[in-house]
Amino acid sequence: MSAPLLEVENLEVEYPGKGFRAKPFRALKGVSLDILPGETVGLVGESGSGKTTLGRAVLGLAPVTGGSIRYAGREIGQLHRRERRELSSEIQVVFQDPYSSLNPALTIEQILIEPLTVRGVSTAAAKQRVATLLEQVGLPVDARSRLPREFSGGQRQRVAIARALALDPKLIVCDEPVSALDLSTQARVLDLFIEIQERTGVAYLFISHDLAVVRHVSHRVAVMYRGEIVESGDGDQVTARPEHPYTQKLFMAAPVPDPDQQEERRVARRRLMAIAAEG
Ligand SMILES: Nc1ncnc2c1ncn2[C@@H]1O[C@H](COP(=O)(O)OP(=O)(O)OP(=O)(O)O)[C@@H](O)[C@H]1O
Repeated sequence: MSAPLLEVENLEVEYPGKGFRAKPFRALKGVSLDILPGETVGLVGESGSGKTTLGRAVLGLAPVTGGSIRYAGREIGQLHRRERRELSSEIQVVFQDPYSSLNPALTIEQILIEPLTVRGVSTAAAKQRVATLLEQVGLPVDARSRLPREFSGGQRQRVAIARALALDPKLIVCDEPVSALDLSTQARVLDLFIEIQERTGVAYLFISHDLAVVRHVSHRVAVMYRGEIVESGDGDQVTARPEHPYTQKLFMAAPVPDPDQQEERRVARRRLMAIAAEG
């Protein structure tokens, strides 16, 4: 079987102590998780359980003190500068808050062009790419000349998704990407994530405290509790037989998802595993 896109093994993250919390704080305690190409792994858990820390570690932004993170078979911590640069194109991020994650002084075009020109794409080619990106995320092409404040929360999140897609990433860390949106907008943006994945084959590490959201988009679900993954597997399997008391509590409180949708994601996951097995 070919290697997963991302392999996290026994990962430890420790934040240095400061202020009242003078002792170092172990935010991740031996976390292991892998993601296949084109797969969505949902990461769910209560506030403070370490979800964002894991996402940040994958992006190279957390103080890793042990374990390993391999991307396409290579240890992230051991990459040379040029390889790191390439990696920063392949792993992108969409944050929770579309209000603060977009520079209010830049037009949508400037926001989308920036990651491209920084990597040497000509301005003319980058402008062309902007039109494609806007279309991919369901925004009109004339959005390019407008400022973020002229858009709703859902539309801004579409801009943030377009920015993440600009460099054709293989993996996007989505950190609570719909929790700042109202319910109907959430559903449309979640469907956009799924549609983009079907079109581009991008994989997602999809972080949310909301189990219904995670189950809607994920092929597999991992449950975090106090810095550890306490359960993981097919969303339905984990739901049917939750073993950890925290998971039982979490699932009892969550709404039941659409069974057809769950079946679709299960079939898609089996397809991904078959492709990975063929190598
Ligand atoms: N920079 C930091 N310095 C010290 N402690 C931190 C830092 N960032 C996070 N923590 C602590 O690490 C733990 C995990 O935080 P993290 O943000 O990863 O959790 P989370 O599950 O994403 O929570 P939320 O859903 O509220 O964002 C928390 O106890 C948090 O206080």
